[in-house]
Amino acid sequence: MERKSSEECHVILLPYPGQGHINPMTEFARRLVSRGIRATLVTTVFISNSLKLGPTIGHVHHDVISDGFDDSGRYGKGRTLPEYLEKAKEVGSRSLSELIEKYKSAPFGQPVDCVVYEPFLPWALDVAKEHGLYAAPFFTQPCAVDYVYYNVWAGSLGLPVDGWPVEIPGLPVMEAADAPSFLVDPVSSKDFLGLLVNQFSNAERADCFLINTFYELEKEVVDTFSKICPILPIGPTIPSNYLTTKPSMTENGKYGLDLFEHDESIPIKWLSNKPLSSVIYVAFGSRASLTHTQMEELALGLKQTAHYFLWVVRETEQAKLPKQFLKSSGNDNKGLVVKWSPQLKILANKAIGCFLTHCGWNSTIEALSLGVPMVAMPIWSDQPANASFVEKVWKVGVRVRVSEKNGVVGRDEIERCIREVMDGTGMAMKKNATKWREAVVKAVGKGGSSFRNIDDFVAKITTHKKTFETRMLIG
Ligand SMILES: O=c1ccn([C@@H]2O[C@H](COP(=O)(O)OP(=O)(O)O[C@H]3O[C@H](CO)[C@@H](O)[C@H](O)[C@H]3O)[C@@H](O)[C@H]2O)c(=O)[nH]1
Repeated sequence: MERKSSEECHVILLPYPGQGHINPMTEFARRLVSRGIRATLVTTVFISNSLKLGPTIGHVHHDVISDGFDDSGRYGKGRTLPEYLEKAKEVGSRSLSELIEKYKSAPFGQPVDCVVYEPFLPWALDVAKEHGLYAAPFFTQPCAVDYVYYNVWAGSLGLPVDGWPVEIPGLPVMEAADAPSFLVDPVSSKDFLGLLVNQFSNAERADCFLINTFYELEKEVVDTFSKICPILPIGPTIPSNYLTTKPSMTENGKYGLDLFEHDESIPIKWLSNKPLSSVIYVAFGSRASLTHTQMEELALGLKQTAHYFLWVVRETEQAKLPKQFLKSSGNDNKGLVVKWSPQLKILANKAIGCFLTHCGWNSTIEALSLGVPMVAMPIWSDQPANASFVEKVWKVGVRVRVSEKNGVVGRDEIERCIREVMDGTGMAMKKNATKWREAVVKAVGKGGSSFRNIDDFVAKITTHKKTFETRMLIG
């Protein structure tokens, strides 16, 4: 499988240390390996030690850098985002540069030709350029959202906005409820807004922008953004065995790296005797946190539907579950609450009828790829924008409405939305979901738009490597 020729390009990939970032980049690394590229996923010392990672992850090589928080990780106690980013920049730049140097000498394998990096860490681009390397940011949110932040960066969308709705060429007219949340409340979200806008702080030096989306899904905005920046939609980064008509689950159906411990046999076994499309899968990704009241309303809404449900409630959220609910409905034949799940395997299971999701971009594009209709319950960041596309543009789900009275999504509203997808007009959404799955299969399959864009990327880095080597020979 692995080629060891001196002609082989070496790409290192540096994700932001979070679940929603590591998953897509790990799979993208696998796709590069399948094109004959040597790919090295670079994690932080903390993540590498926590997961006990070795020198390889399947056919992908693995190495580490320090972000300055080797013992406590990014979420160490009492640390603000700016504090994390500042230290990560200082220590990470040095550490990444040393890593690139290390690969220049023979015993460590081939010199690095290209750095694919998370644009939340824009300093990685500066390091790559100091070493004369090809460099590409890898965006883990949809093209539409990236383009909105680009407009903020470029000054064409001033903040706070003059008034909603906002019109940006290439995008549907954007009401406040459809916008990334940090734009609606730029003052109190200034740290997060800064993180997202700064993705473009030095992007004019980048050679191309990789985006985990596919052309057919976001045609208009991809066409518009492409006129300004060299973007390449290369997704969705779902392992290919999930995208054949008969998934074979080779490589164990694994996706990315699990930052949360779990026993996947529990939900899989629980699902095994459930009828076709009968279960609601509920999960809010790796970050979102619900209030006690919201948790209670969700629990009661699920119960009211009388459908089966499989609900992921992370360890840190478990204390918010109503005690009575756990006793009466959790963990029996009607409902199962787990701390983490093998999400792609769950979504691929025929028993799943709908996905109640926070609309993190990975969850959204995973549901689209597996043809599962959604109940969208966005919390913050890009999620309201993603939810709006799910409901209004791709028509693969319904979005819950938040009560104006108390800012909570009530149990009856949750029940109404689930019923709409599972029992009511859900057939149309299911059909659309199947249509989008077919579009995904086509885009990532041989000759499809994302497949060609990855080929294009590989051609670009190969040319860069040759030009660089020729320049070095000439002196
Ligand atoms: O029980 C679970 C729950 C999630 N996942 C996986 O974890 C990832 C979660 O990613 P995502 O759905 O994007 O959610 P977050 O973890 O919340 O991701 C953050 O990062 C994303 C990419 O930047 C943003 O779109 C989100 O808004 C932001 O919260 C996905 O690959 C899921 O398959 C599991 O494997 N098991």
